[in-house]
Amino acid sequence: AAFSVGSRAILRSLGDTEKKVEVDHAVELNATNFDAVLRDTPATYAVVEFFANWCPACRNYKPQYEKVARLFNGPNAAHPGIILMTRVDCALKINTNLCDKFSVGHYPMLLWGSPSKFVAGSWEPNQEKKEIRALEDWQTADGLLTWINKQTSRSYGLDDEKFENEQLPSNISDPGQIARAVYDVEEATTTAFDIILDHKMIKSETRASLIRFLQVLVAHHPSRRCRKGSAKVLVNFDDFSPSHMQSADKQEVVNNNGKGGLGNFPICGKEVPRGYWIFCRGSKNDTRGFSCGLWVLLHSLSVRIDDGESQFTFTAVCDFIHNFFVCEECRQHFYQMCSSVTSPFNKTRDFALWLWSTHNQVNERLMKLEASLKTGDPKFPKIIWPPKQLCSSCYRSHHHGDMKFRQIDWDQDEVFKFLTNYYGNTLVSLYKDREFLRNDGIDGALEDLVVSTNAVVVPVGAALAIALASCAFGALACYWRSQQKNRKPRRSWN
Ligand SMILES: Cc1cc2nc3c(=O)[nH]c(=O)nc-3n(C[C@H](O)[C@H](O)[C@H](O)COP(=O)(O)OP(=O)(O)OC[C@H]3O[C@@H](n4cnc5c(N)ncnc54)[C@H](O)[C@@H]3O)c2cc1C
Repeated sequence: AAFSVGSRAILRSLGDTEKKVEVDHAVELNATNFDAVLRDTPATYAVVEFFANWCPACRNYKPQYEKVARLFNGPNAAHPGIILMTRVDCALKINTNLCDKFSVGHYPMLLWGSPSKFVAGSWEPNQEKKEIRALEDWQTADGLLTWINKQTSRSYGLDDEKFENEQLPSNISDPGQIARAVYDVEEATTTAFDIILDHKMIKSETRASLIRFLQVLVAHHPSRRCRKGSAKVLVNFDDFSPSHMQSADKQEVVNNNGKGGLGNFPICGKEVPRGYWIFCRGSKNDTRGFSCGLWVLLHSLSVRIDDGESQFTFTAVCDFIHNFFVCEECRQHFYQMCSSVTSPFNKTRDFALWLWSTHNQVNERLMKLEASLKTGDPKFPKIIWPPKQLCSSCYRSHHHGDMKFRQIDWDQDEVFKFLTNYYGNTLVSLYKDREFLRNDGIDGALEDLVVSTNAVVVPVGAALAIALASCAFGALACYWRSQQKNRKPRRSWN
């Protein structure tokens, strides 16, 4: 079957059947999804194999190609998010033009390049600019991987397994690593909403808090497609969760993952979840992932809001974690810290620093706990953050490694500056280039609205209908309008 990479279909397909039958790991592309999949992938490189289904040599080659593809594609890959391995069947009529554009003259033919170079791209054997190159020595899995290792200066092995011999980059001292985290923020957002639906967590008493958190996402999520998806969910929320319905009926409608339910609105687009983590990937199973992605999401929201939104965002975040984070200890502990705040936040800076300090208190607690229980990730021990390697100016004076968070003489102006840059500009720096390529015209009006105003403006008719149907929505429409009036010029981050 032809799947878009990382789509729910491919995730489920791999998850369900991998153990039972041999599944294809290379992603089959065709003219309808070729550009979209290559544009949206977090991978740094792509391999495209052009083949024909009737070609015996291609059939014989497939197991070799698959041996390499399994290392890089899918949730069980040993090295996910680095190289996207794909194939295009040139024997299908729909792909004729696509194969012509890449001058496919024999089967199989393999091309290599940055995924974005394939989007609306072409290739000719003797072209001067070699942004896309023909692969050499691809005939065996060994040869293909050796060639890939040479291009990437890595030493991947055909026998590599997930979490074995992990060559994880240290993200402690390289601030640029956070740019890859935007994909994890998308993954975490989708995971959070999948959990909410799977656990049937939208109830009359939690509904308003979800709406408030969605509002913040619509305006300030670092990923444009999550802003767009959140806006769609929000605008249609009342259809799924009519406030006048009885709880039992409501559950059926709200949590329905099939047609007609919220499950119809993949909150960050249909390519997400991809099934793996990049910045938040642990060196063993179940150590980082979702909770890391959630923290990064919260920090990235905290530096994007305007001063006037800081108290609203504080409440939205605290209630969201309290109502929807299914780690009992985490949500209780976090809520205690929320409850101990005595005066309202008036500034972005104050809320961003509060979240940073709260996260450090969690780190401090877990440092001891994980050391004694040996439950932490050995490659990512908890630290007081940011370490000096990331932000030396955050420290006013020399400090010893064993000092407690509160004993350190922080320069809070520098910490805020660092957070703003790290979770603001740097987080979206990679993504911005890819977004630039986006030209699908789908939902253009809504997208423009979200991007140009930094908040969704509910179309008048829809807003009226929503406001009439739901008091909560009436209130939020007012909130939006007041935010629109007070809105400052948009920051340059996204
Ligand atoms: C709201 C919340 C509350 C939690 N409470 C608990 C709990 O009570 N008990 C428990 O066992 N687990 C708790 N967790 C999970 C835990 O905090 C970690 O997320 C998890 O152990 C994975 O750790 P990690 O190494 O990926 O780093 P994480 O702590 O998840 O951090 C993710 C990334 O954020 C950056 N970072 C680290 N510290 C800071 C900081 N102070 N400010 C800004 N950025 C920072 C780093 O780049 C780090 O890699 C909580 C998670 C969340 C989202």
